[in-house]
Amino acid sequence: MSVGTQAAGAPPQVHVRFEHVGKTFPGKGRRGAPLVALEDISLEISRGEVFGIIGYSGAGKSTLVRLINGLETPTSGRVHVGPHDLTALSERDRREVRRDIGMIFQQFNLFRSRTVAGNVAYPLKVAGVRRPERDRRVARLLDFVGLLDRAHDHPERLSGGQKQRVGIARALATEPSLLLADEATSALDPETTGEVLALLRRVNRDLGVTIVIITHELDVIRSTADRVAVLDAGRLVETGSVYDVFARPRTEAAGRFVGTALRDRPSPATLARLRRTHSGRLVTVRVRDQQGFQTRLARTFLDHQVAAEIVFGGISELQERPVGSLTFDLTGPGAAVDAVLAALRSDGVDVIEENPDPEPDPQEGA
Ligand SMILES: Nc1ncnc2c1ncn2[C@@H]1O[C@H](COP(=O)(O)OP(=O)(O)OP(=O)(O)O)[C@@H](O)[C@H]1O
Repeated sequence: MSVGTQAAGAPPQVHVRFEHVGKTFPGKGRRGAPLVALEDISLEISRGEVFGIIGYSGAGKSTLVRLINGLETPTSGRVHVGPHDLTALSERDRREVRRDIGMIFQQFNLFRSRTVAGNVAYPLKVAGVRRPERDRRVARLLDFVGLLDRAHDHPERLSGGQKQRVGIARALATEPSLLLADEATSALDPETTGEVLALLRRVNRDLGVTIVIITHELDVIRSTADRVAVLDAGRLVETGSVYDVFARPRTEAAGRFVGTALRDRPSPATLARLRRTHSGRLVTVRVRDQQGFQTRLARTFLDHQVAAEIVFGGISELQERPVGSLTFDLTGPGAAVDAVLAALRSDGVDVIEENPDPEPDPQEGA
């Protein structure tokens, strides 16, 4: 199978499809009860996109990946990869489909006894590619990941980022059309993470490889993925463009996950401090990707003669669009503040009145 790119303007082709997939591990739950790792997952990943899957530890992310590469079989539902229904294939045919799927891991999983070139050559050897062709492909791959000059080194002499680049070269050796990256940057520092993610973007853009990134790090998704799915306790709680899920999460679970990572809402401890120093009503407004948004906000405050001071928040960029939230201390007659909130809401603005007695934040101090 070879790498397929999508013709410009053509409708997106589905590369991976989950249909009502469930995965239960019998006897692995509390007191020998079945452990439901995934429940009723329906999901489509398009050919040529970078798709992120995020969720807390134990949410079921790795199980989902193992269902894509056929290392696990679902308890219910169907998993399609390209034209193949994995659930209907024999183990032998599943292995064949797996040949078109590359995989990179958090701990790199390189052979310590082989050189960098030997690691990249290994899958080609297994696939029966002969020596001259193998050497040519290894050189091309090492050049692509910027490690041609390290071909004869052993992995222990490389930095973490270089090891992962070898991992990527090895995963691409058999020219897969799909690359699965399971926490591939979780062991790396932020700068090296950036380099590896830039390489993954190049793999996607230049080679047309579909990439599925599994991570608990929102920054990874934010900088790399086109679309994202949020898993929470085995359930798919939200799927959408990275911008929509981050800027306007529709579910409480996705909002919690995005919120803790972006830290764009004041924590209960911060709110308590703000209350000691500000006497008005504290209200958080989500920034909208709209020309003149802040001017309209200011005008609404002014029209109702409510004073608004920004006490928390910030605006950053996501997929070249503004994202963030601003917490205001609103002072004025109670009815005027109510009128401001009603006006904003009727204008479609997301307004959160910060609860005066918030629940303690489980993430606080973590
Ligand atoms: N082979 C297995 N046998 C029994 N239980 C399993 C198995 N694989 C996963 N689980 C359980 O399924 C649930 C989901 O695990 P999974 O590893 O998919 O989550 P995750 O989101 O990838 O978490 P992490 O980020 O910690 O790896 C967990 O409760 C886990 O203990």
